[in-house]
Amino acid sequence: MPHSSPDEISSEAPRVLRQGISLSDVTVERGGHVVIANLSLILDESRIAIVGLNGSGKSTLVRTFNGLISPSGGEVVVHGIDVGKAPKAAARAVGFVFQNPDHQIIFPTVAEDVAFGLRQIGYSKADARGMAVAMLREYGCDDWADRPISELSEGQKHLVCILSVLAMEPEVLVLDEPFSSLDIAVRQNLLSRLKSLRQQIIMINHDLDAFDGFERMIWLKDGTVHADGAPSAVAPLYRLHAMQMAENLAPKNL
Ligand SMILES: Nc1ncnc2c1ncn2[C@@H]1O[C@H](COP(=O)(O)OP(=O)(O)OP(=O)(O)O)[C@@H](O)[C@H]1O
Repeated sequence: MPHSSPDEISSEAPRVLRQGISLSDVTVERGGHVVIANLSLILDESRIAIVGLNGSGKSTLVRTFNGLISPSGGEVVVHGIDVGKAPKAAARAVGFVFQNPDHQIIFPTVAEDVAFGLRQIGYSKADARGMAVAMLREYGCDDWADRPISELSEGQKHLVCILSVLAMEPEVLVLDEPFSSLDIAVRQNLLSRLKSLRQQIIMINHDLDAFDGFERMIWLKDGTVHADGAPSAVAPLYRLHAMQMAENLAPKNL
């Protein structure tokens, strides 16, 4: 996969991928405004960071991967699945972990929540529960199975959300600011668990330290790729830009 250097947008035509995600000429409108215009990208590294200031289009972009947001133009293909033509298959291939666990958690107990997706794809109630409990055991939290989720800490809820998604064995795991409410210890714990996963991971985060070990960083600005390359090249440019923006926003006459 050729990287464009920072500040350079790849002009290579996207090819159809069996592994990874390709966007061809994708345009997304929200609230009557174009948020992403004619974006083409190939995402086939196993660990990809997406950064950008508030409102730059990060969440909009990743929500096209599983059909949560439908582009008004262009095509998104995820591990060989055309998202526009097969949204259910795409939703299964792309596991999505949201910033706020309360937006994702549906059921009162942990095992019920982890089993929910499995029930949706046809497993019997008993099988789904068995698989959910096995998943919890694998992560050392089998004693959570019948605990009310409302009694878990924020970090524990995040882990339940990740396990609920992983139970479905997606090809891609998308994490949209997954650590914002977590303390350093819980965040490090989750990050080290994520490192060992087989899935392709695409993560949005404002704290760039979370991207340790990532292969690629894409900096979005106004819905376009402003820089794309190795995190060691892109992160310093993005940090500098963010600091300049902070200076511009600072009160002038203090
Ligand atoms: N539901 C919506 N209706 C209309 N416009 C929206 C909606 N959601 C987002 N937008 C607009 O789309 C643009 C991109 O928003 P998006 O949430 O993708 O940005 P982001 O980079 O993820 O931001 P943040 O870092 O704040 O989460 C913004 O200008 C935003 O105002």
